[in-house]
Amino acid sequence: MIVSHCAADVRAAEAAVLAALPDGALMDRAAAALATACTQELRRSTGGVYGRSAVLLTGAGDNGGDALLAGALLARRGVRVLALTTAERAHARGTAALLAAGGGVRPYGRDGAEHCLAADLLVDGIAGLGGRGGLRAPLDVLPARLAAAGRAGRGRPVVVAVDLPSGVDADTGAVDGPVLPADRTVTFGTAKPGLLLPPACTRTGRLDVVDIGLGAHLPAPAAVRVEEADVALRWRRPTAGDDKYSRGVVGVVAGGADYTGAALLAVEGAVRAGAGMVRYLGPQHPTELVRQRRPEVVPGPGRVQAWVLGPGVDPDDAEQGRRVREALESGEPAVVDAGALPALPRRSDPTRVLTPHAGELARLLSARGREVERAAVEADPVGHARAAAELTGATVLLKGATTVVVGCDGVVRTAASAPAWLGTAGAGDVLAGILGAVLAARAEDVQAEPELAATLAADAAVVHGWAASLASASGPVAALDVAEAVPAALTSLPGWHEADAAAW
Ligand SMILES: NC(=O)C1=CN([C@@H]2O[C@H](COP(=O)(O)OP(=O)(O)OC[C@H]3O[C@@H](n4cnc5c(N)ncnc54)[C@H](OP(=O)(O)O)[C@@H]3O)[C@@H](O)[C@H]2O)[C@@H](O)CC1
Ligand SMILES: Nc1ncnc2c1ncn2[C@@H]1O[C@H](COP(=O)(O)OP(=O)(O)O)[C@@H](O)[C@H]1O
Ligand SMILES: [K+]
Repeated sequence: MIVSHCAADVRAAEAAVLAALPDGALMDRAAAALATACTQELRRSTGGVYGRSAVLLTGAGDNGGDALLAGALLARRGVRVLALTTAERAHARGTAALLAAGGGVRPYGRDGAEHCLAADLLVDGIAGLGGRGGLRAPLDVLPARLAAAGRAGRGRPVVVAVDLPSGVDADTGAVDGPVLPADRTVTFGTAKPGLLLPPACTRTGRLDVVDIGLGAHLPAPAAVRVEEADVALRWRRPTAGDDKYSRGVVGVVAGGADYTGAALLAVEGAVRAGAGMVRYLGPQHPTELVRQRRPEVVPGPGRVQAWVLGPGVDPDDAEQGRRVREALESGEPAVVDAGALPALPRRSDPTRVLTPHAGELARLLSARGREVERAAVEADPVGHARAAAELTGATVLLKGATTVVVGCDGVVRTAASAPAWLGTAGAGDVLAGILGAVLAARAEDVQAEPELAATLAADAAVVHGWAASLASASGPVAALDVAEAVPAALTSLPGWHEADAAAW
């Protein structure tokens, strides 16, 4: 798991640590780690360090200071280092250190972009925690120049961002103007939400979180990226005392006369994620198709521990609509997807996990008086997911390249490792099924602790993405293949077998 904290929390922790340290000690720690990452990137992209060239873009603040101090360390390793200052002032101690190590310092002038493009390494120390808005002129054109020049090491320098890619909002991940995208970001003390949240998270590249001793002074995280190893520890495994009922029965109301495929995909997701039993509720045609593919599925109503409602359900289908409403009234935890979203009552609770994509979230918010377009949701996914969670009271899992989950504990959780191949028809139906199985397996815990639903939703999204990676093997993948890959995905989660042993 990668945890992140807002700028104000980082600054408060920094103040507490600084009080016990000599002047400059924290920046020296930061700069040393930054220099190490820079030498690794130089080696990776050019095959060596000595004699290579680096340009540092340095603003007036401590972000520029980190870059200058790291530049001094690089210069001492034989790198030709030139700092181009982007503000009237430059960090005094960092400037002195770089000059003493044989580097150069001058203002970013008309030939600034050419210097950047000609270097082997570009270090972005323009702005970090103190950044506001996108890059300003004349730096605003630099991202496009770099993008046009090619790939790192082949036409353009490798870009290492100091703390954050400049132009990214540290707290929200909003991108209000040009951003310098990084191949690698070296961030200090803890990650910042802007490094984990969409849309900014796609500009971060590889992320290093450097421990500079802030840990004991940091509060609960603002946003976390859930990783495969976290899920391996939490996934509920059956024990000798379990039976099919105690492992969780999932009730699926999906598909209809037209969208029969969604019924199959949601059911397959739930079965493959280890549900004790799956009940399918729907018209005769999809019921028959489900039984042909999965003979273990029980058709018709009965007791369930959690619901999967809505994949492929036409909101005008009165029969399926009735089943959705009855399930929503039953009080069991539920995944509320696609065609079930319009049936959601005005107020729910966090045991209901809504799983919209951006278009569905825009419709849900608009139907509740917050008129918004899909594009606006895509520009600020977390803000809109939060608004939906506040308006409905439910947990919201917003699907996308980075899936975000907002529950009732205020922490934003992300699942970010799915391959882009997963953006394929029916993939969301499979996710709904997986999440249904997870909620059913922990239904009592979710009822007792509704905030757990957000954790479980993020876990399901991580497994969904991991299964897609396995099934896709870097190539095209179909939704049903993703569902079929779930058992192999679970057993190949890093730490799955160790966690198994620990259960003894
Ligand atoms: N906290 C910690 O634990 C540690 C913190 N450390 C480091 O300190 C950094 C924070 O330093 P900081 O507070 O001095 O602010 P910083 O990010 O350098 O920015 C200020 C400058 O940026 C400018 N600027 C703003 N927006 C801009 C834009 N869009 N485009 C262009 N310029 C823009 C702004 O100009 P202004 O808005 O004032 O005109 C001002 O000149 C932090 O990120 C980390 O690297 C580590 O050393 C060790 C531990
Ligand atoms: N670019 C992408 N990278 C990774 N995952 C993606 C990408 N685009 C979409 N996805 C994932 O694919 C799934 C698509 O779901 P959804 O939009 O509901 O499709 P459907 O309704 O056809 O099932 C979601 O889990 C989403 O997170
Ligand atoms: K930066």
